[in-house]
Amino acid sequence: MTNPLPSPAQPLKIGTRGSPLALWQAHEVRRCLMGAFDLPEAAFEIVVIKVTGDQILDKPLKEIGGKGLFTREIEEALIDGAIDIAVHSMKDMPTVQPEGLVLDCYLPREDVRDGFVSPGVASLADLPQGAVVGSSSLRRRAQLALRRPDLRLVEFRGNVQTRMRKLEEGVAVATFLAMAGLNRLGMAHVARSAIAPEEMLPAVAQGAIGVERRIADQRVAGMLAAIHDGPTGVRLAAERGFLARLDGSCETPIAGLAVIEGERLWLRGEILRPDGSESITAERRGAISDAAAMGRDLADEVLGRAPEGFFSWR
Ligand SMILES: NCc1[nH]cc(CCC(=O)O)c1CC(=O)O
Repeated sequence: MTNPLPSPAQPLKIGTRGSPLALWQAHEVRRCLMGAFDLPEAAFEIVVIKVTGDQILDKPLKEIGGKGLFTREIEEALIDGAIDIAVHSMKDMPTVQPEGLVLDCYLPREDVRDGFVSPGVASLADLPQGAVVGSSSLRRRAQLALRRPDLRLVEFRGNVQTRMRKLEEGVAVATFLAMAGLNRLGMAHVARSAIAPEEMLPAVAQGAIGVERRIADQRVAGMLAAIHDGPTGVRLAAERGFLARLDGSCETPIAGLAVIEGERLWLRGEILRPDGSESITAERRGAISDAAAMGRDLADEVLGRAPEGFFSWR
C-alpha cells in the first residue's frame, strides 16, 4: 500500500521556530509543496516550537553556548513524530544531524550577502574612524576587527525591529543583517548597501532554507525530493564540507562561499582569530561532482596553514 499525500483531514506537520523569518520560511516550504503536489493550504499544518535560543535575548549566543540552540527542541519534535518535517535556516545548522534525521532538501538560495544597516552611513567604507558598530556574530566581529581595527564593536541581538530601535537610540551607528532575511521579510530597504563577498565573506550556507526529515519516512522523502534545488545542494555540500572538517558551527569565526560557474564550482573559505588579529583565506575550483571533497580539502589547506593555537574553539 502506498502512503497517501497529506490532506486537510491528515495534514503534514511543518515544524518551525516562531520568529517572523522562521515563519516566513515555513510558509515558503508549504507554498512549494502545495505547488509541487497541487494540494490545498489545509493539507499542511504549521507547528510553532519554542526554542532555547529565542528565549534568552540578553546574552551573546556564545555565552549561552552549545550547538543546536535554535534547533534541539525542533529536532526532538521531529524524532518524536510531533512534526513531520522541520524548516531551518541552513546557516544555523550543525553539519551533523541527530541519529535518525537527515537534512538534504534545500530551497533555491537567496542573496548570500551581508547587508549594511545604518540610519546615517551609506556603506562599510563610509564608517567614520572609531565608529561604534553592533554585531553578535563571531564571524562578522572578527572580519570587521581585521579590516577596521579602529571600529568599536558592541553586542547586538534580536530581530530586525529590535536592532533598528537600538540604532535609532544611538547604541551603535550601524549593524549587519543577512540580505536573505531582509529580502524575505520585505525589509531590504533597511540595508543601505549589500556587502560584496570580497569585502565580507558570508557565513557557510547563508541564504539557504533547509528541510529536515526522519530518514525512515519514505513518503516525506519522496515529497521533499520534488522541491529540492540541486544547485543549492551542490554549493552547500562544498561549504558544509569545509565547515565540517573545521569542526565549526555557526558560532565559530568561519566563512565560506561556493558558486557554480558553468560546469565548475568555485569555493572560497576563511577562518579568523576571534579578535580579528589574523585571518587565513583559501580558494579552489573543481568539478561540481567533487563538491564535498573540495570543501574538506580546502579545510585541510587552511588547517595546515594555521599556526598553533589559532583554533581557540577546538
Ligand atoms: N544566525 C541568525 C540567522 N540565521 C539566518 C539568518 C538570515 C537568513 C539566512 O541567512 O538565510 C540570520 C540572521 C542574520 O544573520 O541576519
